[in-house]
Amino acid sequence: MFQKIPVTIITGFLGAGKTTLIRNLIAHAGKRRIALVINEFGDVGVDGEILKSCGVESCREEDIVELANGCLCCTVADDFLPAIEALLKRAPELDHIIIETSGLALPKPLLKAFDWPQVRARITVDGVVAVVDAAAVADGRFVDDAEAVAAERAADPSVEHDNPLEEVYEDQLLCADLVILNKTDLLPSDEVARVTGIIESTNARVKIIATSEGRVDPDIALGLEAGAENDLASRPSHHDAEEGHDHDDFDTFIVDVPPLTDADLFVRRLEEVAGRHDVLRMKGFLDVAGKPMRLLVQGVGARFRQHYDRAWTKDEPRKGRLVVIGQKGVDRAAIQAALG
Ligand SMILES: Nc1nc2c(ncn2[C@@H]2O[C@H](COP(=O)(O)OP(=O)(O)OP(=O)(O)O)[C@@H](O)[C@H]2O)c(=O)[nH]1
Repeated sequence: MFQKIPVTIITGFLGAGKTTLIRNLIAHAGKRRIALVINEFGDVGVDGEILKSCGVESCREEDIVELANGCLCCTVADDFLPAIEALLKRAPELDHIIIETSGLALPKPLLKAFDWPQVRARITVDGVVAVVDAAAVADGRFVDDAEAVAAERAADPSVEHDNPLEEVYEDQLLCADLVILNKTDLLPSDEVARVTGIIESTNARVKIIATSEGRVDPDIALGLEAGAENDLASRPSHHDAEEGHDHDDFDTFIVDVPPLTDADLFVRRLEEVAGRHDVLRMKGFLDVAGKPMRLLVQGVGARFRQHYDRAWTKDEPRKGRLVVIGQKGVDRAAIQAALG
């Protein structure tokens, strides 16, 4: 019988660990041939680079599609459907497709695309997997300020939240079949239990797996058999009444960073700047003077990690560039002045 190709949609807020999870899944995928569709903000393309460098047999470089422009959920018809159709034509023998959405994307508009006749004949959504940063939830990153909501609601009764992060995060959770509660290494175990309870209070039907570094068995994460495209009604969204959504709540920009003489000192400055300006996400590649390799730097809030990922190639300029994402109004000029 003709088998539909299963698709897994990986959602989750900025920096929750989506790329880390996917790296793990493809590394342990065995004989499955997997294609990846990756969508991220900014044109620095960090996720694509990380995933292409895996070099595992189950995921070939030609089966990785990068959709760099903005937000997948807003460009479903223009970018996403043609990309999926091209992928199916090029590699009809695929066993699985994994889609990594950007951290600000709402999964439901994307899920809806799988209900379109030309797509649903060929593929089925095995499941929507939401990756959650356990430490960010424990810190109250996605919680409304009750007083602020009450004040706003007095002026406008339709107001639901005062925290734009919460809307995105909740939409992602409410659409999920499985939550990967990641970064549990950063919390004591009683905190992990508390965070699990917080997630259940948003979505009581979802299965939750607590882990760190995205370590999850691919047989579980890629074998949910949810047929999610047939089950849109049980996945409520704050944006159900709208056609897509805007990103007015967030600002994204790129900082060009001159060559560095002391990389550790610069990362300490990044931590300080991210904390002071409440930056949500920073990532990119840096040029460290005298080093043949480029430095891959990743920040989630004020927590940073960095490593030299590969040598600069002859045909690429040694240019330090960082994508910065913050809430609307983040002080771009001050951040640029501090880092540029
Ligand atoms: N401490 C800790 N850090 C983690 C864990 N998982 C991922 N990270 C780090 O968190 C940062 C972000 O991880 P990514 O996998 O790039 O997150 P993402 O969700 O793909 O990020 P965006 O695509 O930018 O939204 C990286 O520096 C990871 O190494 C974890 O379990 N514990």
